[in-house]
Amino acid sequence: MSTVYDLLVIGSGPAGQRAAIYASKLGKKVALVEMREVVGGACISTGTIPSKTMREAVLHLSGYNYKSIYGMNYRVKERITMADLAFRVQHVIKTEIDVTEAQLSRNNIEMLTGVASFVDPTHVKVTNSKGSTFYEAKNILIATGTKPASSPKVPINGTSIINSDLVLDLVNLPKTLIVVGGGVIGVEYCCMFAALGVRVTLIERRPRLLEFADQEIIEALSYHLRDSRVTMRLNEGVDTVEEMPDGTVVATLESKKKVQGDALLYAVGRQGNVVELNLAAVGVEADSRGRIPVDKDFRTKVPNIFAVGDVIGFPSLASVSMEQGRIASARAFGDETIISNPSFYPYGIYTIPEISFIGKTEEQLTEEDVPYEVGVAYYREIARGQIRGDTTGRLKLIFHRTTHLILGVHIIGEGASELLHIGQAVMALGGKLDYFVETVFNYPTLAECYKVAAFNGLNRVSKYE
Ligand SMILES: Cc1cc2nc3c(=O)[nH]c(=O)nc-3n(C[C@H](O)[C@H](O)[C@H](O)COP(=O)(O)OP(=O)(O)OC[C@H]3O[C@@H](n4cnc5c(N)ncnc54)[C@H](O)[C@@H]3O)c2cc1C
Ligand SMILES: NC(=O)c1ccc[n+]([C@@H]2O[C@H](COP(=O)([O-])OP(=O)(O)OC[C@H]3O[C@@H](n4cnc5c(N)ncnc54)[C@H](O)[C@@H]3O)[C@@H](O)[C@H]2O)c1
Repeated sequence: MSTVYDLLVIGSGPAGQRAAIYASKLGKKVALVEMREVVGGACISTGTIPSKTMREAVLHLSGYNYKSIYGMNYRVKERITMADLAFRVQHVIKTEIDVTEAQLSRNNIEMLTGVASFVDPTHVKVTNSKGSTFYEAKNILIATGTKPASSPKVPINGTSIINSDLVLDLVNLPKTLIVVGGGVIGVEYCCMFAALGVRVTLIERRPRLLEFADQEIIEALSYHLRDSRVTMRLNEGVDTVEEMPDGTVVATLESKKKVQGDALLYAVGRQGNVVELNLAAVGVEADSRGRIPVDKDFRTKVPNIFAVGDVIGFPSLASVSMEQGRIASARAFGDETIISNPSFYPYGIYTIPEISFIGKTEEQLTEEDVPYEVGVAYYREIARGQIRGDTTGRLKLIFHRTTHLILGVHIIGEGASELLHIGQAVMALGGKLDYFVETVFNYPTLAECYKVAAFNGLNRVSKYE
């Protein structure tokens, strides 16, 4: 126990990586502890990267984006297997791990492999197959992420009853799939399997899917889900799940109805990875979902211990986790200059079609009595929409009726999560609707939607306002 680190980071996901690299750039001595064999966290191993790669493989192999041009029977591969999907995913995971390892090593971050647990506020024990080693650090940052929530009434078996960590363990593509949970994970996987021709039943306890998104956009998504033969059971909770002797799965709903399928994906939320940390040794307490409370600088109630990323809860995004890591690291070393405005954090939901948004929804603005107007552009009116074969997408600008400041941008359709960043930049720089009217965009591009939506919005506002 000779070295005293300036910062010891627990967890090598996006939050931990950014924190470690930022501290190293400040010239600090940094160690990063990871209990998995590889770096990258849930983000690279089981979450963001595998799910987004699988989606890309599904879109390509199923020919989904070109069916409106070449006909509903168009596909790149006739019989798509789970092995086809896993092939692409494993390649991207491996590359991302290599890139991350190289980046950490370039920044002189010392990698420690094992499970970290607190001894006291400046000492951590790291345990692996060789035994336990003790480390001392002036600051400690918890970035341990989450794992899928489980229930004793839902026996995950890795073959027919799975969670989001186990999707690629499915040996065969099921003919029918039950998805429990209409949150981001449930809806994203629901869309992927539906695009592969699997008959999906989506069960969500709340009356709406993705309640934090704009209602009109979710209505458009629901139309697509029904069009892909998804059966939606809203206002219905799953009580128990059973594997049947014939290998099928039966979910019993709280309303006593039964739903049968070849497989079931249980995606009802996530639980913070805090059990191994021995938080009691430092007097920090997590809540029942394993979330650690922090202040605006991501400091726990112990001044030299910080927590960032999914383990602190909402919004639980890779993008935001990275930013939290960077800010916490800066604060640990007294740097107050880094500021970040959560009002301009975007959402990218990789459903099929994709959804992306920033700022307020119409429902929120109505609730807050803000006088707003909307301008909408439909991809089918834009040349690039026709060329790409996406004639159902739309972009909605929400702006203040009198000041014309942009209050929100909501997009559903091909490329939504990239396209959103134009609106994000304009919003963050205090831009108005007029920017889009006065700016010349490349033609033909989807970006043209901003101009069309701006004209549409202006036409709806009386010139006497
Ligand atoms: C299916 C799925 C799809 C997603 N898609 C998106 C998306 O499209 N866009 C997006 O922005 N976000 C997405 N997310 C969320 C994103 O993956 C998380 O927000 C992000 O991974 C959180 O980063 P993190 O660093 O907080 O934690 P993690 O990535 O979970 O990393 C935590 C690490 O800590 C390690 N660890 C835990 N406890 C200990 C311990 N005691 N000792 C040592 N190591 C420990 C773990 O092994 C893990 O490697 C998705 C998540 C899932 C599950
Ligand atoms: N594109 C992205 O940014 C992306 C993608 C995937 C995941 N994520 C992150 O991962 C996190 C976890 O996602 P999630 O979808 O697992 O959790 P979630 O909490 O967002 O959604 C879970 C849903 O399951 C429902 N539910 C709970 N118990 C139920 C039951 N018994 N029967 C029926 N429905 C039930 C809840 O009402 C809720 O809507 C999210 O917070 C999200 O930020 C982000």
